Amino acid sequence: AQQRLDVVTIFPEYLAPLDLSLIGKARRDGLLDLHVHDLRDFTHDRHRTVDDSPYGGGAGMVMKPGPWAEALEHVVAQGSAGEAGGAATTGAGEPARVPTLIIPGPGGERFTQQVARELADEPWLAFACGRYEGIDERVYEWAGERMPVRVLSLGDYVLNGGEVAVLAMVEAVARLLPGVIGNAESLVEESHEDGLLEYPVYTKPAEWGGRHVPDVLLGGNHRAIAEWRHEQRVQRTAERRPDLLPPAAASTALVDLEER
Ligand SMILES: N#Cc1c(-c2ccc3cc[nH]c3c2)n[nH]c1N
Repeated sequence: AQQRLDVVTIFPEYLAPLDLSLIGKARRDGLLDLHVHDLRDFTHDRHRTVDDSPYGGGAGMVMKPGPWAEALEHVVAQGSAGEAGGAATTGAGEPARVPTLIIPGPGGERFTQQVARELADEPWLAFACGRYEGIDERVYEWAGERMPVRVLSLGDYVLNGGEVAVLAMVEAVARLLPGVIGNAESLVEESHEDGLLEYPVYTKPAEWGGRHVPDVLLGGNHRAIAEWRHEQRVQRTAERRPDLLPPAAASTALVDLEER
């Protein structure tokens, strides 16, 4: 199955890291069909203007609606016709007519592993990278009449634009696609996959700077190793992210910790 991704941005070069490593290999292997579009290609003035001052005053600039509508219409036309790469197909093998549009923003729904799983099931995603003080609100309304739109936030801190968020979201989603991560084993027992943080990992040498690898990991008792690793995950989650634990488990784990 191939997922089509379209990204619209005024900084196409910001998406260059998606040519590297596992995501780059997934693209070369045909698992991912990524198209990056420069928003300025959808302007018509000499200065390729994408922003203007905000109605109502205030600091900064707002992204104009016109270029965004033209860019998104181009994405829909190109993607549904299968131009410049594959037409995304639904699970039923039907060509997808429109993408799900993801608009990163600090005021969005929290992007979590669960959201990443949902997006990994979509045949076609489009990402609109805002800059400045954001995108004219009418673009959200216009797009919402034509395709599913999700406004997503990486977390409660402020970035200068959507590109960094798109890099994170694309990596989190693409790695869930079949064949992208060589060993599917790596996708289990990792943080946020099943509600617990990951266990500590070690490799050679067995002794380093006077610090030793836990004995249980040096033996061959796989049951004891699995139990130790699970206990480490619960303890680490209780210490660092008690909010991830159900209340009862959190207090039990913390009591155990305090008794140590
Ligand atoms: N996602 C996300 C974001 C952003 C963000 C996203 C887009 C724009 C466009 C202008 N400023 C932006 C900030 N800030 N913090 C997050 N978690």
